[in-house]
Amino acid sequence: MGQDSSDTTTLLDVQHLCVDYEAENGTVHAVNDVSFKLGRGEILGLAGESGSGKSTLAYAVARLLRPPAVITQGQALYYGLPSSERADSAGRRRRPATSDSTFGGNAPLDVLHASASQLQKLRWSEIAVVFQSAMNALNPVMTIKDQIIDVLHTHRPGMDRQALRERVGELLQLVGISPDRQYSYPHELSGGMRQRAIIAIALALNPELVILDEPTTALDVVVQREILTEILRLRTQLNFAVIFITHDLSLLLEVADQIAIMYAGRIVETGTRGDIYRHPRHPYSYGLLNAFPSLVGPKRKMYSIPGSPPDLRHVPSGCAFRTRCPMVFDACPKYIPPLVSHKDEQQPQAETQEEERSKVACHLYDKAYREQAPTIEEIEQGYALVSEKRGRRA
Ligand SMILES: Nc1ncnc2c1ncn2[C@@H]1O[C@H](COP(=O)(O)OP(=O)(O)OP(=O)(O)O)[C@@H](O)[C@H]1O
Repeated sequence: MGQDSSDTTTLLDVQHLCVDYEAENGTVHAVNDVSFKLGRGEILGLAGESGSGKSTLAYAVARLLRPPAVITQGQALYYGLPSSERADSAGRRRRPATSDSTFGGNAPLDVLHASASQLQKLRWSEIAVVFQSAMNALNPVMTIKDQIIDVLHTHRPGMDRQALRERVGELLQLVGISPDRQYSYPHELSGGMRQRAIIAIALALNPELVILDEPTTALDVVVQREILTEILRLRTQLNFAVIFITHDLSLLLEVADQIAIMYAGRIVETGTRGDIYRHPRHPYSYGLLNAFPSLVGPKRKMYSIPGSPPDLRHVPSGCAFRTRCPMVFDACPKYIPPLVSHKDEQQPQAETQEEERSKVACHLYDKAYREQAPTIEEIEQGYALVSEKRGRRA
């Protein structure tokens, strides 16, 4: 995130994306005016409670949404590289050759308005998605090898048997599955191995962007860590970008370069992981950060966020978080706070790029309402007070 769209390092530039679900009992505004940039090879973590619109946002970008979902606004500019310049599975840049007409060059592709044939070229080859509980979605009657070959065969029909066999071997080695396991059926593999197999399939065509939707949630903590380490290693080796979706912000503090926090379909804060763990600005980010025990970052008292997320058919006016916010004040219902750079009072000389990466959507940071931005201690006190009141009522 955070690069100029003319910058060659930008891979994806999403602007003003809105997605609704036209449900029978009303329109669900699942994604509202979301904008962000993702750099080549960067890991963007999307965090937020269940129902905040994370998956809808990511699937919109991959154009995988089905009715009743409707993309009502926005663009998602994809700046792919010509295939000749992409890294191969050993992480080497290929020699420049003839340029690809769909991706690369100067003109980006607006994924939200791409044709069926452009989308076919885009999926798997450019953008691969590992769905929530994907490891249970492996075909139970096909071996791992055949499932990888299936993807390769569909998208690279020209590959001969020898090339297919070599690529399967390469991919399995890449994700740490021993060659003899390629003949296994999914039920013969552990959860961690199945997840590795899914990652091998996602990487089969050397994509530039991998979307991982809660990739480790179903795994135990030790395996979760192994898979995360693996993803980081692969990213370093192959330089693909990642959109990593999770409700567990503390996980993102370990893997993401950039973090975007979603609430009720909007991004309410973005920042580098260092920025978010050292100083979450939005009271919601603070609550989310302290709702999970974390191995990294400063030790803070844990408070749960009071209440539950709103029904996205009837979101509160103004700031949607105000009904749960311990810092709520009279400006909050007036209008939706825009997502804007906040000036770091401790680092007035902060670089422009850093400033652009760190944004918050909260009236507390609007000089029209408050001279001074709230300190982290004030936000903590706010939560302590709410928690004390709840304790007294119980
Ligand atoms: N097919 C659908 N029809 C109607 N509403 C839907 C549909 N799919 C999702 N929604 C609603 O859209 C909103 C956003 O859902 P989404 O799955 O994107 O959130 P999320 O943050 O990814 O949640 P989770 O972590 O639980 O997957 C939720 O209110 C959800 O109920």
